[in-house]
Amino acid sequence: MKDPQRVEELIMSLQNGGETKLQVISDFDMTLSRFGYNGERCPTCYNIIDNSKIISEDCRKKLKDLYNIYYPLEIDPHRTIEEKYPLMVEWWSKAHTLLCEQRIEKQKLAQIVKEAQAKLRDGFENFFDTLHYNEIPLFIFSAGIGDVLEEIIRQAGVYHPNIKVVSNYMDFDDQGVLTGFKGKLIHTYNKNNSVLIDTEYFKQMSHRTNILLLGDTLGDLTMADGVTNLENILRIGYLNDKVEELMEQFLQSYDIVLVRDETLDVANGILHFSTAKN
Ligand SMILES: Nc1ccn([C@@H]2O[C@H](COP(=O)(O)O)[C@@H](O)[C@H]2O)c(=O)n1
Ligand SMILES: [Mg+2]
Repeated sequence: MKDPQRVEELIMSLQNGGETKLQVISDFDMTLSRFGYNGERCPTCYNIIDNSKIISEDCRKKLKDLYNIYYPLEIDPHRTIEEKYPLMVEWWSKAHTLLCEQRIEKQKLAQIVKEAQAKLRDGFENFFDTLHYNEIPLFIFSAGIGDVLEEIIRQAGVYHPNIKVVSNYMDFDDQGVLTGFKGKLIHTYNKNNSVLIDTEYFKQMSHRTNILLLGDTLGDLTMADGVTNLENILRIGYLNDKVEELMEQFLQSYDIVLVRDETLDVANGILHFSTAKN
């Protein structure tokens, strides 16, 4: 923490407001899901498809090549967000074009998620169940694939009705074959109001003026830009990769920075404290 006293004040404000004033806004890949497990990298929503047998070997290779080119650019500490923005549009657009050539069937998604090594962070049951029990809305704002992330959460048994997802959703034809992606493309650096323009979500949440925000990139910091009547926001950043290089930027922008922490323990602690009845 850059400013522990400020963090303490924010936590006290969240507790004073209680569960009725609180909402949680979270990224998905590498924030709710794990970055690593047993020394191996865990897959993102895209990687689950990239690594699967529902696409050809040639396509798998092309998607992996794209990942190896663009992921280092996504997290490059020496480039500005303005520089990264067009590169991310390029990455997502190229990947979508490749995926749409593969005649991916909707009904196969559940099986490939089941076979993948995607894992939610330790303590996820506690996190999702606490939010559900206290009727605190969880807004998952992801530049991943909505259909895949929903399936991961569903298979983990925690896809409760208090969850709203905004992400890149696949579009299928009458035969259930992938033809494109719905709506405005969401990438790491446009997770803000520009892609939420058609949703009424934050208007409906206008009485929930206290925010707990969870993210793993500097792009996740704008996820709460559309919140109306914001009073207090506590930002927790998961610093998973390029730790030394990104530490200073993370400390300047997130209130709490968790380094290579594969758990939701800190968020859970704050949630329990904020919802404890006085
Ligand atoms: N073709 C792609 C494009 C992006 N990614 C990764 O997905 C992450 C986005 O999901 P969030 O839930 O974190 O918003 C992003 O950080 C990219 O690294 C990918 O794996 N393949
Ligand atoms: Mg992420």
